This record gives sequence, structure tokens and C-alpha cells, in this order.
Amino acid sequence: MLTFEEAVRALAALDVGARATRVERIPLARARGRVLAEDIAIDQDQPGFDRATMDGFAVCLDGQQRSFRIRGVVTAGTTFEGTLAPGEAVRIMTGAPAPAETTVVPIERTTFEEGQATVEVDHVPDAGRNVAWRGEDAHAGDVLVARGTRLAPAHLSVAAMAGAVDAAVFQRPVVSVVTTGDEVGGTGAAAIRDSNGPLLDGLLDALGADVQRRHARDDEGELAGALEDAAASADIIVTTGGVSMGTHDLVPSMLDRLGFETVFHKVQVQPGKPVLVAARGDGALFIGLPGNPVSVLATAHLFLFPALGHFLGGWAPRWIEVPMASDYSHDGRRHLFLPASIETGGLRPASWNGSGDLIAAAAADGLVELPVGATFRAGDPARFLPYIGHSIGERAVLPPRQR
Ligand SMILES: Nc1nc2c(c(=O)[nH]1)N[C@H]1C(S)=C(S)[C@@H](COP(=O)(O)OP(=O)(O)OC[C@H]3O[C@@H](n4cnc5c(N)ncnc54)[C@H](O)[C@@H]3O)O[C@H]1N2
Ligand code: MOO
Repeated sequence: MLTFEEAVRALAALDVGARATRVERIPLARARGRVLAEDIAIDQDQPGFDRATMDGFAVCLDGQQRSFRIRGVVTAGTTFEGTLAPGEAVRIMTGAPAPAETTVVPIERTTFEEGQATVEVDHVPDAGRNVAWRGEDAHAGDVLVARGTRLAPAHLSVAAMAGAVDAAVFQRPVVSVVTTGDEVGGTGAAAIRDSNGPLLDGLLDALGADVQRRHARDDEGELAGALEDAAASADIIVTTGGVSMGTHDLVPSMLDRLGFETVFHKVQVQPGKPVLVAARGDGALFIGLPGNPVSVLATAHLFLFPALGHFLGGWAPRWIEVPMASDYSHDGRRHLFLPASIETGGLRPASWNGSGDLIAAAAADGLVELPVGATFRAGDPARFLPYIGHSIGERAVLPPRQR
């Protein structure tokens, strides 16, 4: 059985051929959630001119003098034509270009009435106050959003500031999800509701993929039909369930029939041990996720999303380091990826009832990585992956539980 690190290396080595480079150009307004296929550089200095940051007077200092002769008004969007001599000032509004050699005094620090020819300031200001200088935020040519970034509202805003009106993005990968199992969506005492389908719909939509979804019962013909339909059009076929040791675990035996070769089956991780990855000569991938809902959540983040990244310019989920809220040791035998929440004081691993415990997982913010034998003291950093599409702190409710 592969270690987690070996599985990660095998995923990184996958080659999806020409599918990796499909790009389209779309308006910024429609680009949220898409992955950028080019660097966006700013086409001018930012700010583009020395910009007043307060409403008041731009004064040209003259020794200790506190009275200035008013030469005019400059509002945002206009420019003061001409130069100020020492002892002169212009009325200026926030966002307007400050004339050369001036310092801006806020209106509250002046004595002034409309129609007056001079303005008095209540102190002798330092040179160059309350001005955002041309180029102090960025210089023309600086890259502000890099290729491979999933575009969020802040990126779109800075891209617009950089002068972009559209962006080259990777085309949406097509992902076919086939949930499996007679019990799923059925009726009767042993039936269960489909939680994996909605989970993958949401995760993949947040990642900018086109999702098609089907369900197949544990019947060879039905599963083969669903998978063949999926294989015809998808970049990645994802199944949930049916990859372990049960008599109805039919997924592995289907690969040959679809023209896929196994890259790996089973990884030394919890949850998600029976995960299966396969590849086809035309660049399509097959990922069999174990059926337990938390296994789906974990293996989607650990294996499916890095695989999807091959179609998205190498995009990958970003792990961060977060201090543990209290001492913690992992004495299990598998590399554990445990739901955990970010709280005041640090990262708190969930107390869960195993990989079927979706409720505990939804009441968390992401996954903490706990290698075999790992021991943490409170404050030690741990690797943490926020759930895709989730806002930290907006957790589902964990009901009271009896121990
Ligand atoms: N003898 C062994 N048994 C099991 C092993 C093993 O190594 N030896 N591995 C266990 C591990 S670990 C996992 S994980 C599970 C995964 O098994 P499968 O991928 O074959 O999944 P299923 O058996 O089909 O389902 C597991 C569980 O999840 C429920 N499920 C399935 N689909 C959905 C859905 N769409 N929504 C909600 N819940 C779903 C299903 O009813 C089962 O309860 O195998 C262990 N067994
Ligand atoms: O590896 Mo399985 O997902 O623990 O139950």
C-alpha cells in the first residue's frame, strides 16, 4: 500500500496531455471561481499620480508661515494646471492629484470660509503629508495576479485596477460523478440519503468544474452503463463507494472495460484508504472515492483536487500552518486527516465517530494533517487545509453527544 507522500508524487506525475492547456478568454465580470491562465500585470504606476488622501488644502510650505493664498480648487478627476509658489495653496478633495511640492492639510486643521482669499492652518505641517505617492503601491509592469490563481472578488478588483477587462482562464474541466450503492436514495430501514452527490456538486462547482452527475445501483450492467456514459465526455470520472472489499464493490473491475489503467489503489491514510486512481491514454482520469461521506470529503481534497489541478494550470489546494490550541497526539496506525476547526487559541481537531461522521466534519473548517506518531504541544504548528468553498468559522452545528 502506498504512503500518502508516494500517492502525492504519483498524482503529480500524471500527464493529461493536451487537456492541460485548454484556455479561453472571458470578461472579468464572469471570471470569479475560474483559474487564471496568464499573469496579470499592471499597465501603469499605482497610484498613477500623487493622490490626496484627505479633503482640505494642498499647501506649498514657506518656512513657519501659517497663512496661504488660495489659487483654486482641485476635485477628484481634475488637475490643477500650473505651479504653486511658497505660501500658496489650493482647495483639494480626497482622490484629486496633489500639485507638485505640496503637503495636504485636512480641512479640520484650517480656518476657512467660502469666498475667502486665504486659509489659515493651525500648525506648520511636515512636508508631503496626506498624499499617496505615485507608484507607492506598485510600479508599471508589476504582476498583481499570477497564473494559476483561482479568481476571487479581490483578485478581480485588483485585475481591473491593473487595466484588465477580460482574462485568459483555463476551460472548465468536465467532471462526471457517479455515486453508487443500492442503499443510497432507496427506501426501507437500511436505506440512506445521498450526501456524497451534493458534497461533490458543491466542491467541484466551487473549483470551477462542469459537473455531470449519475447514480448507479450495485449492478454490473447499470454501473457499466453509467461509467461508459461518463467516460465518453469527461476529463475526470469520479465514483463514490464500491472500491473496498465488499461483494458489491464493483468499481475496480470496471476499469479495464473503460480503457483505464490503475495508477494506485489504497493509500495508508484515514479516512479514505481504499481510494483508487486510474488514467487513460487520452489524458482522462478516473478517481474512485470511498463511500463514507467524510472519506469523500477528505479524498476529494487530498487526491481529486490535485488531479483536477492538471487541467487548471497546476492549481492545487493551499495548505497552511496553524498553531494547535492544545496538546495532541495521534497514536493510530494511518496518516490521519482529521476534521478540525479554527478557533480563538488555535486549531482544534474534532472529536469524531469515524469516517461516517459527516456531522462532525461539517462542524469543522478543514482537515488537519496528523502523521503516524505525531505529537503536538499547544502552540506547535500543524498543517491545515481549509475546506474548499467554505468560509472559516461558518460551521454546521455539532449537536450535544453522550459519551
Ligand atoms: N473488510 C474490509 N472492509 C472495509 C475495509 C477494508 O479494508 N476491509 N475498508 C473500510 C474503509 S477504510 C472504507 S473507507 C470503506 C469504504 O468502502 P467503499 O468505498 O466500498 O464504500 P461503500 O462500502 O460503498 O460505502 C461505505 C459507506 O458509505 C455509505 N455511502 C455510500 N455512498 C454514499 C452516499 N452517496 N451518500 C452517503 N453515504 C454513502 C455507505 O452506505 C456505507 O455506509 O470500506 C470499509 N470496509
Ligand atoms: O479509510 Mo475509511 O475512509 O477510514 O473509513
